[in-house]
Amino acid sequence: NSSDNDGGGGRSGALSSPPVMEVLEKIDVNPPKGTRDFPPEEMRLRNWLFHNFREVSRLFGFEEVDYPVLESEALFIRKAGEEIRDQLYSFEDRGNRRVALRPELTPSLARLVIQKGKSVSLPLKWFAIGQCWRYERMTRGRRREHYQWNMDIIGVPEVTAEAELISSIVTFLKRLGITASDVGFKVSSRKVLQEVLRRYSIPDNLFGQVCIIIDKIEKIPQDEIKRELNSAGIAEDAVFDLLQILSVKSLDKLEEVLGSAGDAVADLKQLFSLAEKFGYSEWIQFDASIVRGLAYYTGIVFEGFDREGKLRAICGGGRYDRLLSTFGGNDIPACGFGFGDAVIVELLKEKGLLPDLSLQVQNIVCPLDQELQGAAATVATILRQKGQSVDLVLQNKPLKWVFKRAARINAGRLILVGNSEWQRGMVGVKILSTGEQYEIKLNDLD
Ligand SMILES: OCc1cccc(Br)n1
Repeated sequence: NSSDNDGGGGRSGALSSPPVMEVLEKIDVNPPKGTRDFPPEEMRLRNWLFHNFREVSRLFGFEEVDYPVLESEALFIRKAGEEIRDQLYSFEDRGNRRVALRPELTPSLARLVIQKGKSVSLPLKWFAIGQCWRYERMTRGRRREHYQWNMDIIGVPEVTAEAELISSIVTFLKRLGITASDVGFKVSSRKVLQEVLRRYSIPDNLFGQVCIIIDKIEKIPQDEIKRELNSAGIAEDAVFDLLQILSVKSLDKLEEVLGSAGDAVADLKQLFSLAEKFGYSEWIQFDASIVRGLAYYTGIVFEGFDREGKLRAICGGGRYDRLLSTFGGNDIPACGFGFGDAVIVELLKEKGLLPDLSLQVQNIVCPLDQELQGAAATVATILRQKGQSVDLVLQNKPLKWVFKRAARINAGRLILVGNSEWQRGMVGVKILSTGEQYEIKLNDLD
């Protein structure tokens, strides 16, 4: 508290109360590797970001939900070779249960939808903001936790659901001052891959694994992709076609290659036409190479990217019509996205769009001497009952200290409780921005 204790009286010497426990050796006061504290300034930014997540969710008529950060490990054990599985933050609890810190929110959503069963009417439009975890060897010094905003529509098989979700993200980004020249969305459909694989009668149960391998196409050399596809049981000619189709850059070309029999082209065409009606066409582009890294997507997939190409994906999502049956439930068509709290802040910094969120307190209330501490408490309470924020000076401090603190907390007004004024039912008011000073009856304070 150096800024508050500036020699103005300071603490009353050494703490008088006896130590309540043995003195430990100095602990590491930093948070665990890969995790963050949120001291006031960072917490104000986080609250501002989450307020915008919630505002957009409200505009779209979504209901907020949440789940335990600790889930059964089984919820996240999928055999498709996903990175999210390799980095699962899992352990055995004292009841010998295999549990995990959730790496994403969608499996919890699926669990709750199954649990609710017929007691909820479809479609469900749920959103959540939850901390998600991964245990990554700190080789790359990356974070082990982040907060994700998720929006999900459950029970709508039509592409209108995906179009609505992308609209919600565009709405959010525009609220923050981000434009289509800053951020775009690459959109594709896993039905593209599915239609190619079906030509080679590759069993559906390999689909998720193939997608996860292909999702690494920008991260590992192509011959490594081919090797992994071959070892997953995909024949050479199928691999060649798969890699070919990923380079297709237009829907017309895609229709040429795939034909118009399947749903992939139709879905994408409908999405692009709806985008026109929502007014966000300039934000989206078809990109056949987008598959996303979660095994359970079955249809449209999309990811937000910064057009300067400096940052990792801003958000991502897609359709997952078959997730519930992997947990023993009856499948319900669903789609959703996850939007992390870290990359977006990097982008806002890049674009000079971080808001000024300095602390604002309307009043600082100070007794002019110790006997008036109670009177000051009364004044603070009256103001608070009127909805005014008050920083009540709680110690016997000189005025120099009070003005310094008032400046630090950006107080609008200084309310001084002095003896002679108090006797007349008055308090002193100083407007700190103008220096204007006056007395006022306590009951007229507002
Ligand atoms: O987006 C993957 C992910 C999952 C959990 C935690 C963090 Br940080 N990142």
